[in-house]
Amino acid sequence: MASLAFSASIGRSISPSNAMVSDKFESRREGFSLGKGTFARKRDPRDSMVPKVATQAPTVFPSLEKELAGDRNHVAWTSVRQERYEGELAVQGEIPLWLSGTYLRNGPGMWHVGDYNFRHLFDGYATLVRLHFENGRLIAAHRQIESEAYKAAKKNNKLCYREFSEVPKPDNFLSYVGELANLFSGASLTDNANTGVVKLGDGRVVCLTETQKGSIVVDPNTLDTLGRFEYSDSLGGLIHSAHPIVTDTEFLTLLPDLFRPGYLVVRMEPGSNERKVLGRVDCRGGPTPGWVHSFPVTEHYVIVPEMPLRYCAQNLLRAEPTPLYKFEWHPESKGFMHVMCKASGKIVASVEVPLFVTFHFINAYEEKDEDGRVTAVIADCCEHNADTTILEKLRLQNLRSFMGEDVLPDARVGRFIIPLDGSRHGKLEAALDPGEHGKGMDMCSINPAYLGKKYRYAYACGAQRPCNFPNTLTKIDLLEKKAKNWYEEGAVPSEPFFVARPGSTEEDDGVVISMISEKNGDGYALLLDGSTFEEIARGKFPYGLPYGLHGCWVPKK
Ligand SMILES: CC(=O)/C=C/C=C(C)/C=C/C1=C(C)CCCC1(C)C
Ligand SMILES: CC(/C=C/C=O)=C\C=C\C=O
Ligand SMILES: [Fe+2]
Repeated sequence: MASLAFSASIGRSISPSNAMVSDKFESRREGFSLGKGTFARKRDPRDSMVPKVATQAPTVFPSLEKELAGDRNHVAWTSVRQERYEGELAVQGEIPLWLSGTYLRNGPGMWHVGDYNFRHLFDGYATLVRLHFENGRLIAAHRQIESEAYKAAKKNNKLCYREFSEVPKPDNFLSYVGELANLFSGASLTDNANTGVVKLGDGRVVCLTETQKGSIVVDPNTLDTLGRFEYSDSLGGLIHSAHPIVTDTEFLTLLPDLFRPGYLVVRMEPGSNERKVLGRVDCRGGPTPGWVHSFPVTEHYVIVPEMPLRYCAQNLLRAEPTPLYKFEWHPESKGFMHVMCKASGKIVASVEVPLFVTFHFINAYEEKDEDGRVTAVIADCCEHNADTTILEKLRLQNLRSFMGEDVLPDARVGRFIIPLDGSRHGKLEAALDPGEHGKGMDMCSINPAYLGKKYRYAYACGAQRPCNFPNTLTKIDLLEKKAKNWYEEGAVPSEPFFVARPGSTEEDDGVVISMISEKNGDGYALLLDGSTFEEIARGKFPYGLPYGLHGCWVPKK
């Protein structure tokens, strides 16, 4: 009953904000609990965090307490229990007074519609979480993003748009034909912005996924959905990289071209909704472009990865998911790294590299000779040893069935060395012994002041085995080739996010924020010292939250 007791104590101990908190509770069940799902598979009873009645407080049901007792029902993989929450958290330890601003984290937090259960981690409807730090205090909130896909599911009590692995079931053949047309026009694709959240240089905060229509502007204070971010250019296309590079001066992203395999590299200025083309990369392998979830930049170059895990037109059309979902592994097509000059749009290097699988690039930088000439580009990523099975491991069924086996595939800091001397081949090697971080590694961040520059530290989720998912936080020292690891038994930590101390001169002078989903159903926001990697504070949530993906920092003005 730990979480029940805790939510009660939060309610009592924080009286001034409690009234506000109660006002802001709202049932998330309207629409969802009505009627039966039209699908054959029923909701998994383990995923039953859903009250059937409107609640005014974060009620934890007795059945839930029992279900959360075992490993099989980790709160990290269980739908968020209510649509929204806001309240001050009781803090253990001390939040530095300089930490003033808001950390936002987005991720797929609701994995069912009515009785129907989604299958993959990436399918869930977006849950945006807010941690607001001010004067050593911590106010937390979460809220569902009101995408068209989420609103339609709520209204109709069924899946209405194509998600990562889920496809709405057409009622009959004619609607199937219509569905194909909708797929080509993009009308049936989801706008469920469940992957990340970025603060543009002009202050607008945008939640993102891999469909362009899933770019949704939110209010970072209230978590209100303000509306779709409409790109005003006529570049077209339906998809983009889930991770644009966003700084105070620009927004850079890649638009894969599925018809003429390649990528457009595009740039948008703060205050504008118009992307302009910097250049184009033609793929060297085929039949389609490689999946580009993220990409890195250096000071002068945009690095375009061409991964042998490629988009697959047939899989896009299929109603049932394949082992690699919308993608296909083409080892024969090889892997490539392309380097585009940001100023001219010219390709200055295009090299074949060993086969690789990555979601996330960590950073990249230019290596120079003694005359200051750039000789190579170094690009680091969370690399899954060219093994695509990680996609399958992120199925909810697999995440929810951990019984102590060591099933997380190995991963490493994959370091690409891309020579700029016209060589045809680049290298890919581990930047440090992967044993330093338990041979698991993903969900990374760096000090943003080092974006595109030579850097020393990366923060990520690592592994303490046996595990089925990254279960540690790791600080990787790429110079000493060592890692410091944080671990708590049964905890699932989300991406460690580095916030630099204002005025800092050391790369690791700051804090690392993560949110922890605990084995017993509880959860807390965790602050680690960016340098020692030791805990400095934690703030208990009234109940554990589902796992979330990526975040951003909105400093206090
Ligand atoms: C959450 C995450 O990391 C990735 C999410 C990826 C998504 C939602 C991909 C969606 C897609 C479709 C809905 C159809 C078109 C292809 C593709 C981009 C894979
Ligand atoms: C959570 C994850 C991989 C974990 C494997 O070690 C990948 C998430 C990708 C999308 O953002
Ligand atoms: Fe990602």
